[in-house]
Amino acid sequence: MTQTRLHFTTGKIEAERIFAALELAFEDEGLPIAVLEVDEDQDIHEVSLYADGDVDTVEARVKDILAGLALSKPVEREVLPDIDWVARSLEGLKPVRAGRFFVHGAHDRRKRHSGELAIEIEAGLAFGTGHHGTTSGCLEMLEKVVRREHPRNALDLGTGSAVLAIAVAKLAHIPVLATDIDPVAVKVAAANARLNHVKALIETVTAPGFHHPIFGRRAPFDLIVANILARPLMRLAPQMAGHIALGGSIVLSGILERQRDAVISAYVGQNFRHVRTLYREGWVTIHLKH
Ligand SMILES: C[S@@+](CC[C@H](N)C(=O)[O-])C[C@H]1O[C@@H](n2cnc3c(N)ncnc32)[C@H](O)[C@@H]1O
Repeated sequence: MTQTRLHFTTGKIEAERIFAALELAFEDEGLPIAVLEVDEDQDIHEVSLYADGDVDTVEARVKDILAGLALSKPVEREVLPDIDWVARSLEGLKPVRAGRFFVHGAHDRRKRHSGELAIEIEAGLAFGTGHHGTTSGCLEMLEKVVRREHPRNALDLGTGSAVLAIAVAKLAHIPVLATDIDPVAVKVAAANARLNHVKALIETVTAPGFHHPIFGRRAPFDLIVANILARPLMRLAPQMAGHIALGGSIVLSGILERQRDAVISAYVGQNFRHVRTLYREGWVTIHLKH
């Protein structure tokens, strides 16, 4: 079923009060609610509630709750793409070829052609078997970028199964920081790094965006890849600029074709230059340079 994200920004203290009130009000329906720190210095926090079914009624209830807390504010809507991430991760029955990469499950180890770089994935509950157009687009783009630019350190933000971090580690033999907001994905990522014999190169961390002390130690990165959705990518543009090395590259995906120009504009506004776009199954993968 299509999900709609109802969201608005507020300060930290208000966000905590609103979160508690929403959790109580929507306890029976079990609607997911999240608070994300957008900008610590300016005290901007984003509250999101994920609704399906009768979104108008849910929105009216959210507005009533805000009014009850004397915190009336405009509530925005984002209709999320209709993707079943988990079902996608479990459909990894057939191997996938993207550029030089051969992404496969344990049962297809022997199908690798000579010259291909094999990535074995046990996706479990993490996204990233290579079957989705965003992942295969990133794999193809990463191959081109690594071959031309020889990065010395990389970040895979939103690593899921770690498929992209493993691809970079195998191709470039460089340290890769692999992060995800979801602790389950981070466990799967670490297991896949071990399975592919690149554990020494890949460090896994649970972190939303760039909120973790490790970034202070590991940045700036020569290469950042982030396959998350368009909206969070646009919000992260200033922080991407703050963590990329001069002349470094970023590869972005999780972006629908119609969202491409808005994402590019957000990054051009942060002194990035658009290099190329790959189109795969209605999704785009974008390469930008700083
Ligand atoms: C579409 S999956 C991509 C997985 C893998 N990198 C690939 O390309 O197949 C997006 C991943 O990003 C994570 N994610 C979403 N928003 C994030 C954020 N703000 N910070 C870190 N990870 C995030 C999700 O938990 C999910 O595992």
